[in-house]
Amino acid sequence: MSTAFRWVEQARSGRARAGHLHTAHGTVPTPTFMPVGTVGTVKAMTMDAVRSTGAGIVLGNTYHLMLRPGAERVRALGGLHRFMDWPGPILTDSGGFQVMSLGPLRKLDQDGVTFSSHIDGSKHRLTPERSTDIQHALDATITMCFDECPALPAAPEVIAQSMRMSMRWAARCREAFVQRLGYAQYGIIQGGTEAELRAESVRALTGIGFEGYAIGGLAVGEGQELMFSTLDATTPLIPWDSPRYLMGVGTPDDLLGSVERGVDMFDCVMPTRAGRTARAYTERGTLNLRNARHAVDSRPISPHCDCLACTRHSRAYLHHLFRANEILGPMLLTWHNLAYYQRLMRGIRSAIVEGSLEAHAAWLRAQWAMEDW
Ligand SMILES: CNc1nc2c(CCNCc3ccccc3)c3nc(N)[nH]c(=O)c3cc2[nH]1
Ligand SMILES: [Zn+2]
Repeated sequence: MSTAFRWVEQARSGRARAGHLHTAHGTVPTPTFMPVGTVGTVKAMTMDAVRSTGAGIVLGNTYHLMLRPGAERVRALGGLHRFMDWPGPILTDSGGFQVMSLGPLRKLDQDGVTFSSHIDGSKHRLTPERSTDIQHALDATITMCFDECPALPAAPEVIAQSMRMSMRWAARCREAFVQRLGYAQYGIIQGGTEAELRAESVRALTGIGFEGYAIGGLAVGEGQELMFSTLDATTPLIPWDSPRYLMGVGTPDDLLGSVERGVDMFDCVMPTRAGRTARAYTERGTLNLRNARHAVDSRPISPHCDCLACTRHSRAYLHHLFRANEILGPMLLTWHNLAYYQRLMRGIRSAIVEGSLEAHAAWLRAQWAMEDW
């Protein structure tokens, strides 16, 4: 049954919301954490493993996929869903952020960005239209606007000029977007940590009209306090029935505080990157499993986890795998970390539905402050 793209509220607790995001590729409960699938794979995970952690939406990336294997090749092979064998919704970032943070030798102008591939040095150009066309070729369920994410700290005038350029680019992206039932395009709110500039950006984007709105320009070193104060100045201005996506965030504590401030969707490389560097997320903070203290610890990483690492193995085994540089180490620990992030989001979502978010948030924060078991 084909379904229009929309977010439907199920419950609320203050500014926090629980609901369902209906898309052409299925319905996802929110708040939701979206595993990052950079080059068409969630690193060290099969898509069945990603599904088993409870993930609903995964991320793809225009920058990486346009360089390799190329958007036209993915289109010819049936699109990113077929290519990755992921039937659920896929959100693709627009590439601007990755060019500015990854690509060597890039030149930004009012029309777009020219850069050299970090893979083979070949020349490429991204514009609002080209980024939108590439995401269409990938058959992304949710397409992101092509924007500029300015480095912080920066003078308000610099932030204002950058945001206004991104707003002009957003209008061009909307023009280039091919509307399809169950598909969406999100505008990206910019404006640094300046409340008035954030408000100007929300007005510009809601004036154009998008199916959802992302809060960009954060998680670039501003710190949690400034990130939260910027959310306080921004999310109340976004239409209540529009989904909100905070880009690149974050730690478990960031996720909880951002849900409390009206955010529904998140992506972050932390759980997957930590999984490859022997860092384990638990209900009581993180563990460095390379540490010698785990060498003879027969307990699971977490007693509350149903993942493969926690039901079948010990901390001592994970310690051994990382010490021996065995591939199974990153596989099992990435699985565990993603399972932890999904369990965290499910618990927060249930608390909103049951009207107990305040107590649940206090309990989570008390747990994170405790020593490891
Ligand atoms: C980590 N902090 C942070 N990340 C930000 C991103 C990228 C979000 N992650 C997307 C991704 C997709 C696939 C593979 C890897 C990453 C942004 N993207 C855009 N377009 N605009 C932003 O302002 C912006 C700000 C960010 N801050
Ligand atoms: Zn586990």
